[in-house]
Amino acid sequence: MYLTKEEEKTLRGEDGETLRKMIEILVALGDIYGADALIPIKSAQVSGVSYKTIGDAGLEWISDLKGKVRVPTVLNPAGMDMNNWERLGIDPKFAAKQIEIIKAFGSLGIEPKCTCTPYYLNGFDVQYKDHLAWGESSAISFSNSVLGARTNREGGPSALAAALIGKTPDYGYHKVENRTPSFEIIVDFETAGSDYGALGYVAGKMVGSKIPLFKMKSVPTKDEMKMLGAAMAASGAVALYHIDGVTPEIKDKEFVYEKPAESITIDQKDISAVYETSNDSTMKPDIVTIGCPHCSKAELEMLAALLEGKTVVKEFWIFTSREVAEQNKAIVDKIEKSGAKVVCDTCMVVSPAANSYSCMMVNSGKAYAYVPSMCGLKATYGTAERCVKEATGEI
Ligand SMILES: C[C@@](O)(CCOP(=O)(O)O)CC(=O)O
Ligand code: SF4
Repeated sequence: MYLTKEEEKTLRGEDGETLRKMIEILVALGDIYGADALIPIKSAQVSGVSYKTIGDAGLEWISDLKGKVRVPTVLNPAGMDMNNWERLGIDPKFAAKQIEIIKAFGSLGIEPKCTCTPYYLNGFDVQYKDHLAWGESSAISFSNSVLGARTNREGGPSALAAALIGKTPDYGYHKVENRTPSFEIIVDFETAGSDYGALGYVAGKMVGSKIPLFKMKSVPTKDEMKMLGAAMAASGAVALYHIDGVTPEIKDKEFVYEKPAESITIDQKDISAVYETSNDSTMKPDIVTIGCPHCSKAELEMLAALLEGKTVVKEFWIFTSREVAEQNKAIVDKIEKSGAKVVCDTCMVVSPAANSYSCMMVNSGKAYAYVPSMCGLKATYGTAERCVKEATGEI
């Protein structure tokens, strides 16, 4: 891989040990995947933040680094609400470790914004064709597909390396020729709301890491596309998808592609099967959660309306970023009047808070895929309306 004189100097260790280690990671990836150079990135999003997922080894690795990030950088959710961790019963020992992790990132110049929806943050805007180095799979899918930006599926270390160097190797999804759809999916029935999470859950299992091109009857909102992409990245490994007539790249006349060789049709019954778990009497939820990925303002508004005048009878946790919660205090207050809890900086998957429950109802295909393996609870799938009814004891 070609390196500039400046990059070679960094690789020789003349800019310090941390930057040497970081550029070494980028050069190794570039060499493996055939990149010809490093290219500048606009922003980075670093995954591997929760003490639950990275443990002491991760904390030690981050603490050993020195330097400052060269591009705006935010973090994936931590293992707890950083301002109010007692509320969900987090062990103080866990909390102390989590605080250390966020401090270690902070000393590298990373703001303590812990969210899987960085695209909602002010000053963290993403434009069509921007090059990024993001680590959270749902955010990667959203930026590549819905925003038409370009990022590979970075791991925690490679996203952090890109943030500290300000560059990433130019391979994979950074190259337009690797963004061509390779699998057509026809959805010829109306879809809305949590149908997109269920659709993503089903589609992800079929396409693996290919690039699907959807032909859909309905036109999804951005929030619905967020749910679709998050689920496909969890049940499969989809980092980029297109929707005919909807997503920006496929509408771009300069984007040249051929009709995918493989095509499948997803039926309404495939989607209904995902919802069916909620009718199983052995799957009675003792906790309900929403916000995987983190809720947008519109989703908080929808929940506030659904909860109006109601009181929850079981734990109901709603996850969002601190910034979205702080900008929408009145909506958060309305939600919390019901007894539901709006929780920031974390989520049902990366926090240990839900581990003692036995069955969780979610409206997210991604959470549905991950809660059993990452939290050890059973998971059941419902619409947002059904989640509210479950939490308020109406069913
Ligand atoms: C499950 C996930 O959303 C969150 C946990 O990952 P991590 O702790 O940020 O590495 C990661 C992902 O899907 O990229
Ligand atoms: S809410 Fe979902 S998408 Fe966001 S970090 Fe948690 S598991 Fe990942």
